[in-house]
Amino acid sequence: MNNSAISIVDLSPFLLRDEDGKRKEREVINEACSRYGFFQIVNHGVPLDLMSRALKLSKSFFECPVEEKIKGSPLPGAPFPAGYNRKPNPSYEFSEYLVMLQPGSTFNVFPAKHPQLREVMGDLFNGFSKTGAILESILNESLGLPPSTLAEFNNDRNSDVLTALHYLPATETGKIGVNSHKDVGCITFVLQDEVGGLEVQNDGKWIPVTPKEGALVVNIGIVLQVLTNNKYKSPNHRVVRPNGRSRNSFSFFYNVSAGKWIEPLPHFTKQIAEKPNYKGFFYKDYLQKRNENKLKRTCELEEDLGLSHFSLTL
Ligand SMILES: O=C(O)CCC(=O)C(=O)O
Ligand SMILES: [Fe+2]
Repeated sequence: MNNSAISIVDLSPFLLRDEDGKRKEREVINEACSRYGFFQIVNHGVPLDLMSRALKLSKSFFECPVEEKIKGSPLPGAPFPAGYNRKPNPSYEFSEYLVMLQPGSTFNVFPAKHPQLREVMGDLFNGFSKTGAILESILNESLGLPPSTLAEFNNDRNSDVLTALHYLPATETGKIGVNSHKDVGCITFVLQDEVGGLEVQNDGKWIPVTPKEGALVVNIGIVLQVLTNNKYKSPNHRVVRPNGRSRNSFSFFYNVSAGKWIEPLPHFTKQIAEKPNYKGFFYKDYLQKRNENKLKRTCELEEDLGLSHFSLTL
């Protein structure tokens, strides 16, 4: 039973070409994206045994002593911190994570003592990437866009990122794993273990995204919010560290390339006589603004990290 406000969507009608089923699930997706920007998917095509192997392996990696883990730190001079990273502990938020770029990228760093991680994370990356393309085409339809609009807009997969995350149990001084934020890119997938702690903000309240075995969480990124002129929401979400247990998850960012120009599509502005809510911007300029604000942040805040800079309506 799903007793959370966050919908569960069955993707099997899209994989089996069941037209009635597709229509029904598309409506649920449309409502979930317009209202929450979050939903969960089942029968998504990513093999369940791969998902559980990946969670088990990352758990055993993060259980290693820190001296072992830092051997997988990012390569000096790498343009992106692929490899093992940790936030300062204690700080207002704490997690440790292992970042992976496209399988085959020379910047990827994997811990020598966990050689299977390269293969398993590579398979997971490819599985998420396939599901990303399927979901993007479903969203294209549920938004009523001309066929392949989103796929043609977002046609470079080199900026996609997979992250394995580990959160330590809450302490008296810290309970936040990842502070409130909106995700970059188009779509994020989260594979979470059974522990819980992921929350999405809606109407000022924090709603738990209850773990469901075999499901993936889908989260709309800021790029889709801007392209759709706010029709689809990119919500604030956070991870609250659990009491007495650690938590493991994976995030996959179905991203766009840094050089992309992002602005509300005419379908959601001119064609329906609506004013744009954002001025256009290069994606890399948004990322830079977001990083600057992130570095300045020293406490738990719920404000936006970068998008407000390009808003025309705030
Ligand atoms: O660990 C999670 O459940 C989600 C983490 C997250 O929000 C992110 O990586 O952007
Ligand atoms: Fe996130």
